[in-house]
Amino acid sequence: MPANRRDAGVWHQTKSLLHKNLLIKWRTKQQSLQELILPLVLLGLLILISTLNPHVYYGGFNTVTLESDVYLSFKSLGYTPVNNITNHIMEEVAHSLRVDLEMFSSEKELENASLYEASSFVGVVFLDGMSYQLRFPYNELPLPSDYTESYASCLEDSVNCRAANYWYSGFVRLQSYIDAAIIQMQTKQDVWQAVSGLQVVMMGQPGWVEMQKFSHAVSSIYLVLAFTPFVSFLIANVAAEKERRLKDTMSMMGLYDSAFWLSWGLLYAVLVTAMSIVMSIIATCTALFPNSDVLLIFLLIFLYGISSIFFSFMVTPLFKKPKFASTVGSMLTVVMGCLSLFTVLMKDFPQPLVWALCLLSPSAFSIGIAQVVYLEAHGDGAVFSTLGSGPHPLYVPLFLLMLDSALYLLLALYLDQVLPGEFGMRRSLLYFLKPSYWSRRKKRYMEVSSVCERELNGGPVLSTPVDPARPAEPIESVSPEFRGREAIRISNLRKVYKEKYSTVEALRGLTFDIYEGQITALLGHSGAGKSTLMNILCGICLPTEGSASIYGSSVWDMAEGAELRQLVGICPQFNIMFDVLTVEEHLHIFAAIKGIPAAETASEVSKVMKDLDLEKIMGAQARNLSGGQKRKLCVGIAILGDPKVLFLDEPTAGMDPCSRHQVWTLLKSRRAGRVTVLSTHYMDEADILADRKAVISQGQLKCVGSSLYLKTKCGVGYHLR
Ligand SMILES: Nc1ncnc2c1ncn2[C@@H]1O[C@H](COP(=O)(O)OP(=O)(O)OP(=O)(O)O)[C@@H](O)[C@H]1O
Repeated sequence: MPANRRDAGVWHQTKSLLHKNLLIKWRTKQQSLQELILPLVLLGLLILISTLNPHVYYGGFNTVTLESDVYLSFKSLGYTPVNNITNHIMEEVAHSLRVDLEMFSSEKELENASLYEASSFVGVVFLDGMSYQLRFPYNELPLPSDYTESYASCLEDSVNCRAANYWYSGFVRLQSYIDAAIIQMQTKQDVWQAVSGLQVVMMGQPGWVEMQKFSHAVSSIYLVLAFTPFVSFLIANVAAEKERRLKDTMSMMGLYDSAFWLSWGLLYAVLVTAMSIVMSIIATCTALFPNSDVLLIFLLIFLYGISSIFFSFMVTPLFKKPKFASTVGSMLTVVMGCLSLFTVLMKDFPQPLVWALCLLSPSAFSIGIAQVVYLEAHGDGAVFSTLGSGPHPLYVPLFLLMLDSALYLLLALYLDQVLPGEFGMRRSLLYFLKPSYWSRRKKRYMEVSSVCERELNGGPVLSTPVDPARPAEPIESVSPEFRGREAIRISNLRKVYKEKYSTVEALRGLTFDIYEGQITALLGHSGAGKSTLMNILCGICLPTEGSASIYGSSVWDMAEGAELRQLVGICPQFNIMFDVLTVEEHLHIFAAIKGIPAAETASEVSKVMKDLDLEKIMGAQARNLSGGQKRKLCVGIAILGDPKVLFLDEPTAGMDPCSRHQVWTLLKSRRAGRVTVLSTHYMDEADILADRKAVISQGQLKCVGSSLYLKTKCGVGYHLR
């Protein structure tokens, strides 16, 4: 095994990717502005709503004894039916109250009479000798709504308090006098003494706040909404890099997963911190949370922002399409926020359920905000001394937001491994339980393929037919100088893609060796399996059967342990590019990913640009490059850092003849001591460039050898007639 190329280091890569993310944000200003402005617009609206809908504050009042010396509101008292008992009762009452007495033979008559003397007439309807009804004018007594509406008038003085009208209208006095007369008649005891000294006491009440439910609800939802642009754009950015296979390819080139997540996480953490500082200052300096501690409000918003970042990381692997992922992610946030608000507004919601809901960070946040609104309304505001007061003590949402962040981060890391997307290496569901995952030993698989064994035993160099009925493929034996320089050994490699309704057998038992110091071309028609073979050799996907080793170590062990990345340079069939970055920026970023030290980067980048004649377009953004120029840049990225093993999948597709020659010259010049494998559709390219060609057809190896060998054995090449 050759000496490992330098290792990049997570921080070096993170810095470089962070720079890339900043450039992307800077060059997609419209999107970035939306991210920053929307939260502030929502906050502004929220402050406006709070100012227009202030809470109504009421002070408390003490227990008061209502004045006993009050005038009655009525001057005459009518009653029905007329009989000895009622006459006796009512005469006593009228005498004591000093009002006129009128008798009515029926209830109807009493009601008619009340119409003419509406404000000064009160009726008494006896049902029997013991029970009776009092008929007062409607405006003399409190209405049912007086018990549900504001008590503000009771605070100034008890006379204007409608709830005290039972006393001031004379209702209570009339009732107690009639009761006294009945009791006296029944018991023959004198109770007038007790009734005449009647006193009424109105109970006191502490001060309170009438909270405006609308602004209460809106505060929570608006602040949850304020962070949805971050969630949505972060998901879109990360998912787009995954969908365009940028993440997988960068991983193949040596990128640490942690550097990838850190680069996005740190960028958004800075945005979230800045936004939280601005929002908390604005909120505490305006009518929104004037009494609250700015640090506490900052902490609440900041923790929610951080949990939103991890939430976005967690959601991304669940969806394949970036737009869909970002829409679903932001909708989920809003739904969770609404759900929690519902629990806050529903007074009798069981507390354990509320806390259970807080495992969703928008819920924890909106309950936290509702609590701040509550504390504000009660005058203290959210300060450190009130952390434990109120219906939902603030320290709980704060703690739950931290818990949520940790939970989301763990889930994000797990899902990224088990749901890597279409192209990444998928780990088993319980991968973290395997000792091999934690030990990360550098296994040295000195697996000797059947080909090698036969070679060593001096046998013919033919691949073993998988199917005994199938003839062995013709493989030209290499010259003696290459014996023992088998860098890549492929043995009985099979790959089956299982689709929903079909199964494609892309590789059907390939066995051959690739030598150091040679350029090997994979030739074959479209769909022959060339890219599949390359992807397996790069560790991008796993074979269904068989094995492949590079310098004696199994490809998959090396891919797991990150050794492969330090050895291999790849140019995939698709272009690995960030649309808004320039050619030079691409080379700088990939140089950092590959671990080229900062001091050497500039010279390495300019060397690659010179070799491939990219200097003229070094300042052009990738989206403005032609197809051929993009391929050239991909080849440049692959050869950065001078990798020992180079895999190029159709590197010259779409290039003009001059560019193709440049690439050929470059590859030929660096052939010695290295392994170069390229796939191509062009026979002329293979003829000029490759020392050895492997012809693949329908996943099977047809022939391996030099151009001459292929022409004689397989009839591959041009037929001139
Ligand atoms: N991810 C996949 N899922 C399902 N089938 C696939 C997948 N990738 C490749 N295949 C199938 O495997 C076969 C081999 O494809 P591959 O891309 O390896 O061919 P190729 O020789 O590289 O073709 P080309 O020269 O056009 O790139 C094809 O039939 C293809 O449809």
